[in-house]
Amino acid sequence: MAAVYQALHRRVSSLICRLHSTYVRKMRYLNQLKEDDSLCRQAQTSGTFYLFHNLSPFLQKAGKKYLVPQLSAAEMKGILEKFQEAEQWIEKSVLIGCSDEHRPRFALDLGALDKSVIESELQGSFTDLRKALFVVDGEDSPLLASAHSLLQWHESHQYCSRTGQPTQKNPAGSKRVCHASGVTYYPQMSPVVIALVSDGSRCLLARQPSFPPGMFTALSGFCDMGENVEEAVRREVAEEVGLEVESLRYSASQHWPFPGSSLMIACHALVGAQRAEISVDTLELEEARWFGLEEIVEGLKREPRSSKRDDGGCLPWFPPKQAIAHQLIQEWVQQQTAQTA
Ligand SMILES: NC(=O)C1=CN([C@@H]2O[C@H](COP(=O)(O)OP(=O)(O)OC[C@H]3O[C@@H](n4cnc5c(N)ncnc54)[C@H](O)[C@@H]3O)[C@@H](O)[C@H]2O)C=CC1
Ligand SMILES: [Mg+2]
Repeated sequence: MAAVYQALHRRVSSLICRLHSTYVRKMRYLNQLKEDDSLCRQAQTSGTFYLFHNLSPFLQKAGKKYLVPQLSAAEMKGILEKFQEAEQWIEKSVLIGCSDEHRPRFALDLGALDKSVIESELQGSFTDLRKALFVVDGEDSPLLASAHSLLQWHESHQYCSRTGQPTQKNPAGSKRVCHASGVTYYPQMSPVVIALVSDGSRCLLARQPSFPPGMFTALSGFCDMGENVEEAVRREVAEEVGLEVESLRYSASQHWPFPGSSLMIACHALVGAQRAEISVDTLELEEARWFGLEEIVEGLKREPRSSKRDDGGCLPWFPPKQAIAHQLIQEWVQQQTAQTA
């Protein structure tokens, strides 16, 4: 028995080791591409490309599914030749990852070219990011989101804020340099806290006037300069609904491409059941209220389309699984269900 266990243990360890080494090798290769410009230029000739047009990703429809095609360098050349454009377009691409076999992946925005020519040539369409993220496969949406954010950052950092001179990107797109001042700019994200507030038996969800009708989500807010996550959660909850957080627990984080590029830091926050009276900041929120377990479970089953009531109003529904708010709500349901079981 011990021998069987040992053999099994050896197999599992060697499998884990192999998995680790693939991952570690991949991360080191990507870092090399960011640091070594000539290696990255070479990689552009063997890599694959995700296309964007004015920050809208290119998708192809296959039956009911939406695919995110990766074009080879040769296919890219073919497309660019249609416009009699030189291959210098490839230089505008940014590195967004690589396959396990070290085939680099780039994203490229062809915003200056006629979109309908590319769409008919490649039989697909450039689709608004908000729609694209929710129709593509699970593993493609984070890739599209980060590619979009990186391309957007480059677009808005064309000039040095000190000298006003143009900045140059490195081939990987991991930085931009102003040669006049020597300043290096790196892509930035804004930290945002998102907190699912609970009083032990209910959770608090809110809506902003700009949300689609019926949609409620957890409270969120940008971190102020110098604030840590705990301080930002306590402040946002106090500002938006007038409650004092007693304790909080980190759950997970997510990159979020709207409105710019945010790092969403998701937490569960507890307030005292005796001090749970909400006073809503109506400048930011249209409504905030407590939801019981049953109402949350029903809301999770609902889709925007099925939320319409006969009187023209809407029943509550919650963000889809791609949003970290969904994960927080699901975790809260699991915790409540375990408590009441
Ligand atoms: N992935 C998810 O599940 C969710 C994501 N979110 C995202 O969280 C973000 C922040 O949520 P809000 O409640 O709107 O934030 P908020 O409560 O901080 O209010 C937004 C206001 O903060 C100010 N602000 C401060 N720093 C800013 C910055 N770096 N960029 C833009 N505005 C800044 C602006 O005046 C803005 O109008 C939203 O952009 C939203 O897309 C929100 C809920 C769920
Ligand atoms: Mg907010």
